[in-house]
Amino acid sequence: MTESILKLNQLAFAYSDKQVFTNLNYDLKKGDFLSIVGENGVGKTTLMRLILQELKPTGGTLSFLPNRQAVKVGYVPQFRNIDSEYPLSIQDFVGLNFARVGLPWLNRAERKRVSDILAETKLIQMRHRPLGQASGGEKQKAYLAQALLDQPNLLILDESTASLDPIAKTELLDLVKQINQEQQLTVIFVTHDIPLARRYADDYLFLSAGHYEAGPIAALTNEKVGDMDHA
Ligand SMILES: Nc1ncnc2c1ncn2[C@@H]1O[C@H](COP(=O)(O)OP(=O)(O)OP(=O)(O)O)[C@@H](O)[C@H]1O
Repeated sequence: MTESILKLNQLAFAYSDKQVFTNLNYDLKKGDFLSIVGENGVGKTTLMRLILQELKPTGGTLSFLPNRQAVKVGYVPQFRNIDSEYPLSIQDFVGLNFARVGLPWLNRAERKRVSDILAETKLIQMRHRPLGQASGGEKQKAYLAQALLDQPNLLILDESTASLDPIAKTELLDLVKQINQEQQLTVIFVTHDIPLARRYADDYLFLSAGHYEAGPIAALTNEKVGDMDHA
């Protein structure tokens, strides 16, 4: 049986007097590619912030398995345009996660890791290009590479493909899917894009005001997602 990596048990969260969700249960298995979908404001970002431990549950539990130390979380944010004058090269940007106060230079093993991850994310040819001058898709790949640098076993893509063109979306998700399959990287993909979720995810968690549903992605019917973009 596949091991669990994250369990939500009767999870509830409220911002002061605003209840976002209650009674949320989910068992995320190692190597799963889970898509979290739902209308604006249902609590997807809140759930990610709980997983990132920026927020604490107001009810129930969220547990990492077999223990907290065993689960390393990587995070790829929503696309934000970076100033074209941004001076760091793609390579230096990816290596930023290694930077330490007082010791900004990377050692040999760290340089090797940066170079391996640039190769894995297909950025090696353009590693010296200033990030500010990269395309939207390349910038997102650089965020992906940065998130993968520390070898997470749980990767969160938080609307990371929103506002990319269709080719860049596919390239990014093909890459993530390949790593998911080859290295058993567990992926949580938060998206409003139902066709993309259908194409890449194994399972879904659909949040909706006052309830949630989960299952294999093939069961995510258009009736369930209602007015969401399911063209
Ligand atoms: N810091 C906060 N204080 C109070 N309410 C908040 C705060 N952050 C979010 N909310 C509210 O909590 C609810 C859930 O917000 P959240 O951002 O998690 O939803 P979401 O599903 O990620 O939405 P979207 O798809 O628009 O990103 C919303 O009603 C939002 O207005």
